[in-house]
Amino acid sequence: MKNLALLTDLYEYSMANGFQHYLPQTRAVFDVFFRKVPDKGGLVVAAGLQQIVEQLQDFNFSADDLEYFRSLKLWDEDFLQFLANFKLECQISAVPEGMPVFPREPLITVSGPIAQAQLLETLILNIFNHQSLIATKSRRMTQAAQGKPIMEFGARRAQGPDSALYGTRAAVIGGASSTSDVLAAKKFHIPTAGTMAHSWIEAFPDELSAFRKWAALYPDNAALLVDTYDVLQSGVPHAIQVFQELQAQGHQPLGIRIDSGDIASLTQKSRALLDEAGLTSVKITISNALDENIITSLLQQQAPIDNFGIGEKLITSSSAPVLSGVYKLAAIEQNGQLIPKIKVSNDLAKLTIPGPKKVYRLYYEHTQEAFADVIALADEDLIHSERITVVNSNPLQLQKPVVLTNFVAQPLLHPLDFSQKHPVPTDVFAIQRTSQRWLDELPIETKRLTNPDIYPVYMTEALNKLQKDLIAH
Ligand SMILES: Nc1ncnc2c1ncn2[C@@H]1O[C@H](COP(=O)(O)OP(=O)(O)OP(=O)(O)O)[C@@H](O)[C@H]1O
Ligand SMILES: O=P(O)(O)OC[C@H]1O[C@H](OP(=O)(O)OP(=O)(O)O)[C@H](O)[C@@H]1O
Ligand SMILES: O=C(O)c1cccnc1
Repeated sequence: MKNLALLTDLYEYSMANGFQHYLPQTRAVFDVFFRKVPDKGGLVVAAGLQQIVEQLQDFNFSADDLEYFRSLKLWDEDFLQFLANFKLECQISAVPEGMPVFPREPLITVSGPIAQAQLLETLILNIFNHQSLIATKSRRMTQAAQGKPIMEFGARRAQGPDSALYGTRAAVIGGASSTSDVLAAKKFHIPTAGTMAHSWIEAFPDELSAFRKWAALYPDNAALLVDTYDVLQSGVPHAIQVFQELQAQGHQPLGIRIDSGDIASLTQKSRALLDEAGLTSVKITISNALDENIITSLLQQQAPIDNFGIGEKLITSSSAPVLSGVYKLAAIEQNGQLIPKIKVSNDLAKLTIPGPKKVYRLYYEHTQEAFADVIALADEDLIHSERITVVNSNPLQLQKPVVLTNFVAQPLLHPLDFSQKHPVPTDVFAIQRTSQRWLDELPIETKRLTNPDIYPVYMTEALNKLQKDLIAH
């Protein structure tokens, strides 16, 4: 793993240098949260924590890094010594990967010496924003696919190697089943998947001999690409011929892939041809710039699709290419006490929620149904409360008090124990399954792909009072 301590905006170092001068060892609390869900969706699937943890476990500066810093002539030797001796002293709490999360709630909190905590901003956001974005997109596509597997095919179209590698991991957290990206498959223990490219068919004198050569090499997992010349006139008939030859030799033919044309009509007609030939177990995979809308439409058209191969629109989240997670100061120590801080912007949407906080998911008693999240002050205990008064946490909406009773509150943020080798779960399919369980707990209307209901994210009355008091002063 590369140490990415320098993958940070210059100003973080400039501030850290200043904090070492003026506020050495002063404790501060920062929150990571986002304000808007991509694609006008109802929720984001949190991802990236494993890579964040790995980076923080190895956050240090080499002699070469320090030489480079020295050459910039921006900071003094004391600061370079501080970097040379850097040992993470921050406490970090975070929502687990795969957790469905909502705007404004703290998802990662970093508490520690301000110079250290400030230095982590850019890298934490870079990883969290990227992986959560792709996990969220993958969740949308998985939901649209209604249980049919999604194969991640995006490496060639991802924005560079890291986006392919970690984007694939995030795509699995969001629901993808396999990947064509061998590096991601090896690194994250994801099943590999793949068919063939048009070049294979073009490289041989004709389609039939290209299929036969492939079948001879891979008799038990031959997936033939049938759209190089003509799907119905040539590709599928040739595939049927080769599959019947394979069957005669005792093999079980795998499938075909269609990558162009009217997918609904081509899959229907191909399915009919395969079935007529007795090849009912041959699977149909489709690809070609698929997204959640096309998948929904194809399934509405009753297209008999078994697998979706999805590249560019998943790995780049091209319809919504940014998750704008931010890292904001919530509190800073003065005379041994944490003083809540707020950013009051001209833009009301950018108002921050001050102070050290906790987040709870509230469930109806005796059910596994979640009905709201509540942001509370760190010293408010909702687990043992029977009745709380809350207001909408969105400053752009009416903040009328609401009384909540008969709930069970579960904290969402969990402290990371850096004394362990693996402070967070690393099995991506276990994370995917847990994520699905958490999604199952949410109201169905909040999970619609279009115009979802807004899942309530409240703040406690006490937190709202603190916010108002700080705005007033
Ligand atoms: N029946 C269908 N309903 C909805 N969308 C479809 C249907 N068939 C194909 N599509 C989608 O429409 C888009 C355009 O398909 P089309 O075959 O015209 O693609 P193309 O990119 O021009 O083809 P090619 O890959 O051959 O260049 C693709 O994203 C494809 O997935
Ligand atoms: O469309 P995506 O969702 O990104 O899926 C992956 C695409 O990658 C391959 O295309 P290739 O690079 O061979 O180019 P093509 O557009 O000519 O098919 C494959 O045939 C898919 O079309
Ligand atoms: O294996 C495939 O079919 C594949 C892999 C990457 C991109 N497109 C297709």
